[in-house]
Amino acid sequence: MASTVPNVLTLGLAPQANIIPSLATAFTNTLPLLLLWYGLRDQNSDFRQSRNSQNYQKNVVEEYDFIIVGGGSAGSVLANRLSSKGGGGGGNFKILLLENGGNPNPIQSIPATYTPMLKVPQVLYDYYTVPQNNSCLALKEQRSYWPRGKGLGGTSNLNSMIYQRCNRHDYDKWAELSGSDDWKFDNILRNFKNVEDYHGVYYNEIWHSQDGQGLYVSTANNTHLLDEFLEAGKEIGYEHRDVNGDQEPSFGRLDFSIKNGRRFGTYPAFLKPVMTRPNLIIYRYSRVTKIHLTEKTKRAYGVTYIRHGVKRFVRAKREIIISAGAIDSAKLLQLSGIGPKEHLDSLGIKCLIDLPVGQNLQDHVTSIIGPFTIETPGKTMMLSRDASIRSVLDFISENKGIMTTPSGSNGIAYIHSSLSRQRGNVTSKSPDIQIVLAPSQIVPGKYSSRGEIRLASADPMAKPILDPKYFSHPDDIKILVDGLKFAVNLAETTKAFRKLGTRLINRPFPGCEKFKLRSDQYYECYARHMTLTEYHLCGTCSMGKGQEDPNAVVDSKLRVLHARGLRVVDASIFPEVPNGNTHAAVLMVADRASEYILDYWARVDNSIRRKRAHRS
Ligand SMILES: Cc1cc2nc3c(=O)[nH]c(=O)nc-3n(C[C@H](O)[C@H](O)[C@H](O)COP(=O)(O)OP(=O)(O)OC[C@H]3O[C@@H](n4cnc5c(N)ncnc54)[C@H](O)[C@@H]3O)c2cc1C
Repeated sequence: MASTVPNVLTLGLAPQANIIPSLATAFTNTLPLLLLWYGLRDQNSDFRQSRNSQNYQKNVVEEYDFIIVGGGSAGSVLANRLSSKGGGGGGNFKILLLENGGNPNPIQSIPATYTPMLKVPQVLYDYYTVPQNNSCLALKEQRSYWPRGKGLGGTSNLNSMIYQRCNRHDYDKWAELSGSDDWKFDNILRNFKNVEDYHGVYYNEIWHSQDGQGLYVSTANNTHLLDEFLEAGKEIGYEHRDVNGDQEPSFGRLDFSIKNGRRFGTYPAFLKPVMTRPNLIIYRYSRVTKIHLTEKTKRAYGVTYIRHGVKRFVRAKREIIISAGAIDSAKLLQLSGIGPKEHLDSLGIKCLIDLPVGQNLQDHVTSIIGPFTIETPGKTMMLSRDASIRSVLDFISENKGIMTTPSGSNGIAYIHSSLSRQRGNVTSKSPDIQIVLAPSQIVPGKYSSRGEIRLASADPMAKPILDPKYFSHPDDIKILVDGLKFAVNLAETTKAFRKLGTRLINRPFPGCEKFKLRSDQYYECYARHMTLTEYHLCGTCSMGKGQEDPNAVVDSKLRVLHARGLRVVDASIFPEVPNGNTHAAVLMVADRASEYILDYWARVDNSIRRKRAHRS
């Protein structure tokens, strides 16, 4: 197993007729060509547009109220809110959104292309970590592959669409770490509801919003093994609940950002509906290489970017907001002289503000356990095995079938590890293990290891050095082992699954042969080999209590410390990774941030108006 892309190991491998076994392979092989063709067309049309644009003339320095760097998950929400008529700016703010990629590729809207798209360079940044110690042992060079989405919609075009809000305790902890009650769950539930348009099976108005605006959320429509999963949970004492409401240890159905069988990322949710607003200008294929700050006052006044090979400068009257994601926001700040002084000095970059940018890097690690065999045929679903011409036709004509699922996943559980129980965290902290059915994954929620991002050189085009230091905190491996045991026990000992004859295959993982199968040592060895990222990178520009907090890069309103007119708004500001998937939290953060920004500038503008009125 040399691949870092999760293999689809379903809970069952019952024999079934494979109508056209090579369909998935043929599709995967032609994908790069299709994407290259689409990408070149898109880029070419943008190039021509850039030549004609009135705003884009040589010798003219453009100026905007706000410049947003990165049109990904967070950037899309910000562009929508800041350019809105209903917002504090009344539609009067001029916004420039600079995005390094182009439009999302239509093939990405097919959920079943999730796995093959993870290897297509046209739509992503193909980052790798440095080799890891005592983890990732089964991966090539012990490096973890960390793709990130490129283009309008960012990583929401690439992710596996699982929609999870995570636990209230996670955000209450954010409030504690940032020193601001604004981030308590009860105070941000409104923002979670603002960004979602919920059409899942758990709709109720206390926890969800269904107003036709925001990210469309629906419940997985494939039900393979779902009844058994929920039943097994009940047997061992876990209720079936909406894990996106007031999450408790429980089992539930999985919600996805999928509408009518198609991926619904932040581009259709937040950008496409507002593209025609005259005060929102979007430059695609524009890579920002530097944020400019005045030396004395540290006011951010403009950015340099490169679009179709031409280097340009643009000014910001009010603020620059960096939403380039957990890797690139940290990288851009460091390139601009904001970061650990010693590191910047070593690369010859003048340090303007000495801050722990790039530290506190967090992720969730997962380990897919399996394969399991099942004696009852027809119970499982596996894309690479079951995709057929019929499924393609079903998808095109009726938006249904196997092509509408990214991986076949449909069930989710949150539980406490035994470590969490021993520490008495069962009622006061969020569950620290997430289990996803098919492929069965274990995600330790309260990840404790901390890694870092550093520049490899002062060249803005160079990839940064990424080191998550997986398992450097001893709790993480213990929690993962606990999760693996839980998943195997669930599948092998509950009546609900025993009825189907579910068994873990009786073959040890290469490298772990010396340990007894199902022993703690075996699971530890397995997890150290099959250490897979959940792609939940965050924390590299961490929010904290302000200038006195040695771990903080931004304050509780997401303003870069010691700077003026500069914020970071994306997954990098998370002080701690919450206990589930990160996308919903990123959108919530962006919605909250736009309230801060609009409130602040409404107050400034009102005060100027009052002063003027007073004078005249
Ligand atoms: C493979 C994968 C699967 C995932 N699955 C899930 C899931 O199922 N559920 C879930 O909740 N979360 C999932 N996640 C995580 C989730 O998608 C991310 O946390 C979230 O999208 C991050 O949003 P962001 O705004 O921080 O960054 P992004 O969405 O990555 O946005 C950053 C944007 O900035 C642009 N950019 C970067 N540098 C520059 C620059 N210098 N100049 C201009 N533009 C720039 C990029 O092109 C990109 O568009 C997954 C992530 C991955 C990679």
